[in-house]
Amino acid sequence: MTLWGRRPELVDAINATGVNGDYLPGVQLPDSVRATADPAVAAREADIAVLAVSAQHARPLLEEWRPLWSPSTVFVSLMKGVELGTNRLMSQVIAETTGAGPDRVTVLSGPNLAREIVQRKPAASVVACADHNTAERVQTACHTAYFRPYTNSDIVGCELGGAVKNVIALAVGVTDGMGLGDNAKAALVTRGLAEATRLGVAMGADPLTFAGLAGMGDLVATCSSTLSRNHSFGYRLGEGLTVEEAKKATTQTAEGVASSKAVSALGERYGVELPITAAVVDIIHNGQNPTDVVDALMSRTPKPERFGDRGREAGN
Ligand SMILES: NC(=O)C1=CN([C@@H]2O[C@H](COP(=O)(O)OP(=O)(O)OC[C@H]3O[C@@H](n4cnc5c(N)ncnc54)[C@H](O)[C@@H]3O)[C@@H](O)[C@H]2O)C=CC1
Ligand SMILES: O=C(CO)COP(=O)(O)O
Repeated sequence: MTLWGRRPELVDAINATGVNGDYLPGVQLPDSVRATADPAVAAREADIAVLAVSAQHARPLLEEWRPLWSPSTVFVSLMKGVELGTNRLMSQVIAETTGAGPDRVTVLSGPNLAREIVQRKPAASVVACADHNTAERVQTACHTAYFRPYTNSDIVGCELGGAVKNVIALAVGVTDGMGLGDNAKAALVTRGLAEATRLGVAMGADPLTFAGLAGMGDLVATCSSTLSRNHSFGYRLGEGLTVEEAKKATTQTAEGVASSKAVSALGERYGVELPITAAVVDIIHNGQNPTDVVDALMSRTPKPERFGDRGREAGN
């Protein structure tokens, strides 16, 4: 297995020590993992290419790498974000920049905090692809004694579940940082799931996907774990840090920060109300105070909980 990294000094250190000290200090990588700074070397023998850069940086890299892939390479996206500007899901970005058809583009998503997986703690996940044979191939490739992937044909639902949960985790982080309690957290998780489901259904996803690992599963893990960068970022805002201060304090990618705007734009495009996402955008991108935003969220017009109840579709 070949790992591509953009910094030659980190690549050399990984090859010399078997440890990726900048991202997973103290974790010994399997002997089968070799690192390279040359994307052509990484792509050359890649039957399966696993893509895990931050979502906002994926397109330029993939465009640069377009000539490197074999016509049969299968792509696996681990990226849980929506591209700003185009509002494209990562599977769409991959298809556009590699020319791969739907049978070669897959998404791996679920409650998969990296730090727990490298410790070989048990985890389950979903491999989504329009083509069941490809999904099964990737499922077989990543199935281990501690990692159990399921297949799903609903790529939009799985991908959106992963992207929207990061936005909801930011919101939960904010209320946790403000000390607003577990009732608030449970309300945000539950209504956040309703929000993701509404948007997903409007985009053609199966609502049941959101009750699965890529929906509810990932939402629960991310909103309740101190390992989550999105939750931690929100927590810092809730404690009173500015957005700039929270960005400085966050060394890794918190996808929901940029993706909240793209998810909000998808809501507008599909005519779906996304009040929690709008609240996150107000705090992170519109400079609003978390206390005012929580007050505004709570004082919205009362609504039925369920879709279609009393003849109208419920918002949050
Ligand atoms: N860490 C986790 O627990 C999980 C992460 N993910 C997803 O995986 C994706 C990557 O996340 P992490 O690896 O955790 O983030 P990270 O912040 O640890 O790593 C991001 C990687 O992208 C690289 N990168 C950043 N800007 C770049 C650029 N302009 N050009 C090339 N490379 C660039 C960085 O060097 C780094 O290696 C995200 O979409 C995240 O949502 C999904 C499941 C779990
Ligand atoms: O996606 C994740 C777990 O499934 C990781 O969440 P964070 O990006 O918030 O750390």
